[in-house]
Amino acid sequence: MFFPDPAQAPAERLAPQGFRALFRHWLLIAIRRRGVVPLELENVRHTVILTPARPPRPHLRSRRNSRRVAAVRAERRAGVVSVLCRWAGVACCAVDAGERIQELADQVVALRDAYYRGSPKVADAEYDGVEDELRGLIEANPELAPDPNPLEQVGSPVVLHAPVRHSRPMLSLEKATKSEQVVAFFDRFPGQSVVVMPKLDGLSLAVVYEDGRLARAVTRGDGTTGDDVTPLVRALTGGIPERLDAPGRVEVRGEVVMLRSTFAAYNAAHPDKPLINPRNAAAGTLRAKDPATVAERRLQFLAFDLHTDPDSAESDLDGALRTLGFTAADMRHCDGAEAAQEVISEIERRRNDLDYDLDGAVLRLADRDAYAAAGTRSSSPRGALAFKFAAEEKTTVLSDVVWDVGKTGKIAPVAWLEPVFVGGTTVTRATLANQEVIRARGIRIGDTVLVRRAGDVIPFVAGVLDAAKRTGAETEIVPPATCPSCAQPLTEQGNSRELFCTNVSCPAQTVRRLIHWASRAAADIDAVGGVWIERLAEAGILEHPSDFYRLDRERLLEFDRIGEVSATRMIDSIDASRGVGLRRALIGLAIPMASDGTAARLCRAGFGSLEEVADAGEEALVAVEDIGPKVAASLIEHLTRLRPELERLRERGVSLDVREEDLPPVVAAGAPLAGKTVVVTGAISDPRSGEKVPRPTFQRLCEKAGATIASSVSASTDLLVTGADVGASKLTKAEKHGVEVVDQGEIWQQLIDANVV
Ligand SMILES: NC(=O)c1ccc[n+]([C@@H]2O[C@H](COP(=O)([O-])OP(=O)(O)OC[C@H]3O[C@@H](n4cnc5c(N)ncnc54)[C@H](O)[C@@H]3O)[C@@H](O)[C@H]2O)c1
Ligand SMILES: [Zn+2]
Repeated sequence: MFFPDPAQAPAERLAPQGFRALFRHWLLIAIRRRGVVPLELENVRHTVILTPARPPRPHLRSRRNSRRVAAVRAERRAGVVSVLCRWAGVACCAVDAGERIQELADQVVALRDAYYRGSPKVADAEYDGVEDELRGLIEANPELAPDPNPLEQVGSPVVLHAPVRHSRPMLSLEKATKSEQVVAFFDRFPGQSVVVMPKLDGLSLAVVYEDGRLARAVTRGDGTTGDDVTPLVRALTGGIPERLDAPGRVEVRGEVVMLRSTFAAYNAAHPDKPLINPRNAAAGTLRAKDPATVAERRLQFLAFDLHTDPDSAESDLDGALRTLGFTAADMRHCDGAEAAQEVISEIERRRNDLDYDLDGAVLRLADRDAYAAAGTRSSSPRGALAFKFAAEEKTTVLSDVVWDVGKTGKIAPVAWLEPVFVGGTTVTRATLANQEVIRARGIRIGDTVLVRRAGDVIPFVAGVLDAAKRTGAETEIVPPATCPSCAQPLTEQGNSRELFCTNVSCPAQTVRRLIHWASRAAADIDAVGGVWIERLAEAGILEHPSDFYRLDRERLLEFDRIGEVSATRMIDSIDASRGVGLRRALIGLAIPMASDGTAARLCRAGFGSLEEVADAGEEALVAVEDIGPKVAASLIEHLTRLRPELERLRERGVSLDVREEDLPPVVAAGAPLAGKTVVVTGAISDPRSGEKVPRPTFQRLCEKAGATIASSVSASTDLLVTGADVGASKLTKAEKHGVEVVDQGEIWQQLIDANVV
């Protein structure tokens, strides 16, 4: 390191003007181009990487001397750059490129080793950042490439069971993040068909069959030699058949993943020993000694590569894998970069709806022979490209834990985090579930934690990534003994020792319940926001939902910051919510254990009003689909307690009767779509008025015409109804499954003829 030490450089922030500002702008661009990736250019210290001047030719000077000259020149340049940086208001420090490259290469090796041993020290996104910086520096200074270059190596040589050499190396993938790189990939292979599939975030595995029998299963290891995990793999539940109907040697490669649903179920069943994420869980499982552990974890194998000897399989990869009986990764054929881009975007959009973790999309030549003919580079095949998505997991610092009182009285720990961009948004709060989870994950305030926002909408703290990094300043998270709102002693419930405030007049609970009543899923009183609800509750005007319907303009106008206009808006919005009806009123009353689905099923089961539900008794309630004795008991207990509230709501003109939209659709006579499973896609509009119609509304019309609605096209779909701007993927799927495709216009005509609309 030359000048000055980065830790001492002041991260000053000046706002220079005129020529100096221009120079500063240019300097920041130049710094970025040197392969350094400053995060926030405006207030982060920059590292200027200095390349030593190229040594003069050997016949002119001795080697030793020339190195010294190079070092002196670099140092001088460091001095000049740092003076210029200071003048331009950019805090900087200068580092020698060779030193930095070696430092990064060492980091990559150490991080990989820890990662493949199952105890990652940083989140993937941070690891990728280290790799990216190293790649950039080596590209700018090829003569300084380390030997060996970790970027040209794959994985890590971790063998726990028995080493097995791969017949062909198991490689990594070339990464892309821009659409130009996708275009370049297609340009490289003109006229070739390409498949696009999810890049599954699990663990790669090669499964070898000899004369139709499963011979062995081997992990990737360092790409050349892997770990024999055959006994463990025999215990996997999904995707690896014991026998194949194929002669000779067959090698299938794919990804072992833990499905998100399995992961969630496992963590719910093992609150004392939670898994940190599905990938770690899959990797850890294949490191187990005992096949019984594997069986319990229920992993899934999804195939994406195939080699047969003699080559008897069909040339199309997807078809060949399926014919052999494997579950292949979801592959879509694309005949151009534009179509591929569209599929990539669609995979990214649907990322949260899928049951497995993915960190990107993989493009690959669809034809197996063409893929083989394209060959390989040192660490990746030429016939494939990985398009990376934004990370769903990042690390950040847990700055505090606040215990929040919920609408049912549950006291839940909420993590306050240093802002971090994860899963597409900046996260500052995350859930910590309950004190058992905190204890099991060993989380402390001040820890660097792994924050995950995938599949679920609510970000959560998955755990402490590397407890060895602790400084000793971290503090234990202590659950409160009394309610933070009403100071009443708390009770503990259940195995995970959830804390509850049982005081029914607890002010925090009252406010939460009122806010919940006003929320969109319930009464939808959108003009009265949470802050006002809190103030009105503090003033003693609001306590129960029924109190909303007693408010009048004059009372509201007494408040300082409520004027004529907002008072009117509030009252109108409250008035409009009087038609709330059975389903949404039940949701709004926040009865423990009764979910939104419970409310919907009670309506469809024929209950006409909230009072009918309250009077029903256990037997009638458990007769409803998915309602068990516990939910029934909770409904009976709380609706009995809420009886006077139901009466008040009724008196004030609030409807608690079932609404037409919540009833099962009445199928029209001569229903034209009777017995048909229908998928609707694209933008729908009424041909009579030309107005846009929300898809759920159109789907309900189809239901009235006898259809069963499905969300995705499969072999059991009868009709795909297309609106405007239909994506290619649904059509491709329909074609694959032989599903009839009809334009919305035709269906509208049938709906009109059958008097459904
Ligand atoms: N946190 C850490 O410290 C740390 C350290 C090292 C590596 N990592 C992570 O591990 C990954 C690194 O690299 P890698 O080289 O193992 O993987 P990669 O990102 O280069 O991708 C190659 C792998 O993708 C998998 N894959 C999934 N779906 C596929 C598909 N449809 N077609 C083909 N391959 C598919 C295969 O298993 C293949 O081996 C990165 O995500 C990196 O962030 C993290
Ligand atoms: Zn309380």
